[in-house]
Amino acid sequence: MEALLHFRSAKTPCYREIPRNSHISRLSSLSFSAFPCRSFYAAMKNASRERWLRVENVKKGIEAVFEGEEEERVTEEHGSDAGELTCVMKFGGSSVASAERMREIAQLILRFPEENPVVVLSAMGKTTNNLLLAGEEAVCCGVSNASEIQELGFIKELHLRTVDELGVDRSVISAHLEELEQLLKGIAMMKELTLRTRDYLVSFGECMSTRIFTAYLNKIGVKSRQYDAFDIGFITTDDFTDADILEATYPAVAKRLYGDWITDPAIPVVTGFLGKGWKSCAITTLGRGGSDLTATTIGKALGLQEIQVWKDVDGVLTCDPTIYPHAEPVPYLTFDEAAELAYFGAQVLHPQAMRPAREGDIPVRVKNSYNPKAPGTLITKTRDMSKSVLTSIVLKRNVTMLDIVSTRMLGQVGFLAKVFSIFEDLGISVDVVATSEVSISLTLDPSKLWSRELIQQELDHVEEELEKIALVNLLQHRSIISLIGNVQYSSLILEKAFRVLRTNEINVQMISQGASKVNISLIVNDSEAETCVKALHHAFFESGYPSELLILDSVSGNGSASLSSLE
Ligand SMILES: Nc1ncnc2c1ncn2[C@@H]1O[C@H](COP(=O)(O)OP(=O)(O)O)[C@@H](O)[C@H]1O
Ligand SMILES: N[C@@H](CC(=O)OP(=O)(O)O)C(=O)O
Repeated sequence: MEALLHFRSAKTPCYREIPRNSHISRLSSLSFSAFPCRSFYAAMKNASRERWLRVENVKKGIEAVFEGEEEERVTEEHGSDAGELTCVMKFGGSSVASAERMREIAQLILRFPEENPVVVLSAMGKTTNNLLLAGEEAVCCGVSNASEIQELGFIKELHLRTVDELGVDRSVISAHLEELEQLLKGIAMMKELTLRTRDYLVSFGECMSTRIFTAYLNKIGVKSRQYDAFDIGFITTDDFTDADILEATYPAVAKRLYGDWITDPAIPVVTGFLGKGWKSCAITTLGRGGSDLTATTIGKALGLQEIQVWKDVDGVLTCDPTIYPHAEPVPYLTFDEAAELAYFGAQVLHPQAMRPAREGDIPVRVKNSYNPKAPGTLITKTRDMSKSVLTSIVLKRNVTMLDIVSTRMLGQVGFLAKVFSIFEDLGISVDVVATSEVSISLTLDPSKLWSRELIQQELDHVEEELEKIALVNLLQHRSIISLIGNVQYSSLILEKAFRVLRTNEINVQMISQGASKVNISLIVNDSEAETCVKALHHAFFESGYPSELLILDSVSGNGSASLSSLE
């Protein structure tokens, strides 16, 4: 078997090998994610004429070689002269909340003429919430009242006003508004709102915002093209309201976006948050805030240089600014830190969004669309952690905690396995765990319970199953406080944290420093959680000195870390 095809990118080394007699259909099934795409597509186009060829883009340190009896060189001038797609720019709901905001982000895109971005948009402002409320109202309002649902009125008013203010034709969204009204009547008639219908319903938000923005860009002379993610290869599981992106998405999305870009370059404007279930072929959504994941998926699929997520804050902050307004931007994060932060409740990023970026090794920049000059947060694979102690404090409220004590003797084999198999059978994920030989304390992922709206029944069921093998104590209304940082300094972090908690008379009910090297989790009562976060933030980030440097000084000064530097 002879290696015939090599794709190599300086940024993401990646080789694919195929035997000499392979056909082009084998090539098209390869993953595109790490490939230099324009060259690759040039290769594909020529190769589909059944010829061997050689493709190079040496200037950028990227090379694709597909050798054979005949050789042809494809260089830059064979492509369009529009340049290559360079980055993803994702704008969340707050960044596209009005005509004025849409104008601002269009200017922001124009400000970087050397960039050819793929734009990903969320629904305008609070549209997703309003669509969900409208759906719930439709279930009980009766068909004849469906057109009068208040939230439907808000949605129509906002979108039509935006279209008018931007001076684009109402026809870009009129069919969607009509279909939305029909859908609400259908829900009213059926008197039920299934998860599948719910996803279809909320999809109107992103479908309309992207159409309006594309029309506006074209109106001001920026050639752009609208895409519905579910039509361009975003293939997901069929878990409505919380679908996962499947691997097939990457080549499909790359093929479609690059194919169009090469034949007729226009800035792609893609709906965030949406996908298509692989079995049902119905519209799915990626979980609330899922447009971040759309952006990183496109970044990986196209092997772009950077993924920018534009928010309404100056980047990822040292804690949630709605809990504590003195939160400060964090300049650098690793993918692991950002993922942990998102998973443990920081609303600023979707919990799954870091995965494609990490896999494709593509930097993610969190920026403020209200304040573009602010440097934001740069998230990369690694960063200099030597001076870093604590990066951010995250609060996850309303968590359920379980204390499970084995009813059998010490050292019983398989106790942990039995406990976890019960959670697996019930499809409930566990967040934080602490174990001893005969007992386990753990917290349950609240989002999994909420999304199924079965909180009490689920919990009763869990308790019932566990009580077959253990004594169970269920404790509700707890909070997880996650200290994201450099766990190499865990003793210092913990000593300082516990000092703060003791001063505030807060009792920690469980602590976990798991396999993750970036997170220490503390469980406290919900009622004490905010006070706790404020006190910890004050101690770690506002004590007058950058605690990180003081630690280093004290460690290097006399060889033993002194806590006085953290006080
Ligand atoms: N650690 C944090 N850093 C920054 N923002 C946070 C953090 N924790 C929670 N947030 C909240 O996340 C919001 C930004 O995320 P989001 O609303 O999803 O933006 P968008 O809708 O523009 O994508 C902020 O307004 C802030 O209230
Ligand atoms: N519109 C969806 C998806 C999304 O990502 O929104 P945002 O970027 O505004 O968080 C939601 O509200 O969940």
